[in-house]
Amino acid sequence: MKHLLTIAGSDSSGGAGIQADLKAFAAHGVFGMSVITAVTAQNTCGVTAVQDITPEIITAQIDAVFSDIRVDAVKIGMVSRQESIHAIAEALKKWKPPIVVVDPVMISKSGYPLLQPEACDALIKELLPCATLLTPNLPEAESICGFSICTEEDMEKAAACIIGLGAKAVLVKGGHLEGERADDYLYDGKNGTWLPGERIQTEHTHGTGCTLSSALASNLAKGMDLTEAVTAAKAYVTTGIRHGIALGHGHGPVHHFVEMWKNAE
Ligand SMILES: Nc1ncnc2c1ncn2[C@@H]1O[C@H](COP(=O)(O)OP(=O)(O)OP(=O)(O)O)[C@@H](O)[C@H]1O
Ligand SMILES: Cc1ncc(CO)c(N)n1
Repeated sequence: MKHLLTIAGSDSSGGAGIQADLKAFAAHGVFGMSVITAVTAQNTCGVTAVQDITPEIITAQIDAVFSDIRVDAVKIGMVSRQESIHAIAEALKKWKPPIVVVDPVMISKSGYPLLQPEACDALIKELLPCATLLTPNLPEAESICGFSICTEEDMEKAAACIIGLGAKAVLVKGGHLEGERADDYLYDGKNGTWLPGERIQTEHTHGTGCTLSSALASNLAKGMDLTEAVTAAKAYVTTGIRHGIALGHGHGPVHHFVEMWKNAE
C-alpha cells in the first residue's frame, strides 16, 4: 500500500483542506497521514477565523511521520505564514520525498485570504521549486506570474512562466475561466496537454482544488505518468462535482466515492 502525507489546513466543515485530502486518499486506496498547518473555522458559507500552527509544531509533525514511516508522496495545501513555508521547505530538503504536489492555496472560494500577503514571495521562492507538480487556479497563477489570465493562450504563457520559476510541471486549472468549459492545461517544460472538462452548473464546488491535488498525488504515487495521473484525477473531481452535496446554506462539498472496502475481503 502507498503512504501519502498531506501538509495543509483543517476545514471544520469537512469539505476542503486536510479533511478533503484524507477522503480523497481513502477513495484512492492509499494510506493517508496529515500535518496540520492551520486550523480554520469554516463552513459552506465561508471562513470566520484562522489559527496558524507554529513552525516548530509543523516541523515536529513532519519529522514524526518521516522518521518512522515511508512516505510515497506529499501533497501541500494551505500554508499561510512565511515562517511555516520556510519550515516545510527545510523539512522537504531533509527528508526528500519522491513526489511533491503543491496546491498554492491563496484565497478561499468565499474570498477569505488563506495566504498572508508577505508570504507569497516565500511560496514562489521556497515551495514552488520543490514541486513535482504545482496546481494553481487562475487567480493563483496570476499572483505567481504577475499578469492577468483571461484566455487559453494566457494559461499557456502562465504555465511556461511557472516552469521558469522552478516547478517541474504545472497544471493551470481553468475552473475560474468564463464560459461553458473547465479545461485545464498541463505543461512539464517540454510537452503541453489540454485536459478538456465541461463546466457543471452547480453551487457545490467546495474543496475541488484540494480534492484534485490529493487525487493527483495518489495517482502519481501509484506509478501513473503525469498525463495519466492528471486525466484520472480530473475525472475523479468531475464526478465529485457532478454529485456535489447540498450541505449547509452555501457552497456544498464535492462528493468522494469510497467503494474500496467492498473489494477488501
Ligand atoms: N463547475 C465546474 N465544473 C466542472 N469542473 C470544474 C468546475 N469548477 C472547477 N472545476 C474543475 O475542478 C478542478 C479544480 O479547479 P478549481 O479551479 O476549482 O480549483 P481551486 O479554485 O483551487 O479550488 P478551491 O477553491 O477548492 O481551492 C479543475 O480541474 C477545474 O477545471
Ligand atoms: C483549510 C482550507 N484549505 C484550502 C481551502 C481551499 O480554498 C479551504 N477553503 N480551506
